[in-house]
Amino acid sequence: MKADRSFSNLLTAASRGWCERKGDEGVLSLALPLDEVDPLCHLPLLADEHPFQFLWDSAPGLCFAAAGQCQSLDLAGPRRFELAQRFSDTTLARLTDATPNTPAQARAKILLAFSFFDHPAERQRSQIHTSAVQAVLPRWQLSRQGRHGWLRLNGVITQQAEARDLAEQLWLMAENLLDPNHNSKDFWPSSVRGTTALQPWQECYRPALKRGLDLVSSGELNKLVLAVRQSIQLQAPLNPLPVLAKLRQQQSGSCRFLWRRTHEDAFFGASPERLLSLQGNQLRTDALAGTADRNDDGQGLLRSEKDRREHELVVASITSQLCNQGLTPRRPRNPQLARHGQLVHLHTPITANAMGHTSLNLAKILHPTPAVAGLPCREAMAWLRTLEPFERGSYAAPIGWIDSQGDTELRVAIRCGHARGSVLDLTAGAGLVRGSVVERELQEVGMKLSVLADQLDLDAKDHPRLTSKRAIT
Ligand SMILES: C=C(O[C@@H]1C=C(C(=O)O)C=C[C@H]1O)C(=O)O
Repeated sequence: MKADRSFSNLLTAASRGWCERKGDEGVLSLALPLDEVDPLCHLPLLADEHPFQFLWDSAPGLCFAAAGQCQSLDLAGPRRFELAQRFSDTTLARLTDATPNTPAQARAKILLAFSFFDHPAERQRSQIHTSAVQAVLPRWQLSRQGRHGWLRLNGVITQQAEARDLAEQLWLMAENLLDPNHNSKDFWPSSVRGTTALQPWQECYRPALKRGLDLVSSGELNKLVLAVRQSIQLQAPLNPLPVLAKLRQQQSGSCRFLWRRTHEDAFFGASPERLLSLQGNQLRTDALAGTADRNDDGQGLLRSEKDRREHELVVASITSQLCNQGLTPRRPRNPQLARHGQLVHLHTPITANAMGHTSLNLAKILHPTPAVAGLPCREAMAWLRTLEPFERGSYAAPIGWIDSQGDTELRVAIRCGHARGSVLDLTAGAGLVRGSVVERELQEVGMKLSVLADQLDLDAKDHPRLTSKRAIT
């Protein structure tokens, strides 16, 4: 091991942490530099008793993997943002970081996954695990940014010997990760075989789209983002990591994410959309709405009156929500183009001074944006319950983390899939405004479903994109 990693320094830090611990059952947190890692490839080696796994891959920015649970929260209800913020604050306040001078990438983090609605629909309650928020302080954290990497271990300690034990576990894990014989990628299957789509998604989507269009044409709603689900039967339970590795190449500007609750239950995707970033008091959020495929060089999209109007609805709604909280948001006058694989979107970055608001208070204000729900929000949400015959679950909900300084990253979980055993549910939606055309929305949603479906070895007839050949403009 390199000189800057020293076991005796680690032991000294652990015993100092023991002396400085907060409370009888405090959490001790220890970190080691580990430049040689790629958290995406090494995640399988971070094995812990608890099956939980998390990945946040915005490489070439931060790539971060986590495994196991040291502390966690799982609840439903309308106060979920507030309670998750409280959990995060108290958990991080009880944590003694015995190696505190690490860079931001290596800070202890609370990981967060919300569901779209604050309660699952009545019809779904008994069928699948649905919580309105899950928050986790993981046991293991492995991060990389630029050329530098860090490994961190969080553990509850009640006796001095446990502090030493934690230091030993961290050291052994670092050696394990550096062992050249442990290249976890060797064990990844080269392709992911899918079989039949359980039901052609277009059949139930078309009538819902027509109803949605009636609502926006009559002026009852200004915008409605209707989603569809395609369920795919796989030949074997899905390992999401090879899919995420492919997405790293094909969706390089997106943030790839994974929330694996158990071995059988993995939610993952490649999100192009930031719900919020908070660094110190600097807030940034994205308005992303208006879509074309890569046949459009973007100029058609920039000229499209319908897309510009749809986009402006989202920008205006986000900025007015922030103004209502006393913030002063700044935005460029015109949208930019954001390319994500086969798709191009209209994009407006919005910034503000957060004026001391907590990140989850801001998330509560911003979620759901009209880019994934509609306008007016309350009415649109009620129509989504009526017109979408499935539970959105975590689709289009906030996912991300808060670190020990309060810095936060939350993405909108779109371009995603939820694997439960060998069934993979893909979900995608399209925004309807006055002037939308059903066939184009079908095409757009097919493209969005394809972000993940393209990574699977699907039979051609089941491929979401091969349903309509026309380009979307
Ligand atoms: C709803 C989705 O995407 C959202 C809707 C968009 C649109 O309607 O143009 C564009 C980007 C996203 O904000 C999705 O991918 O499922």
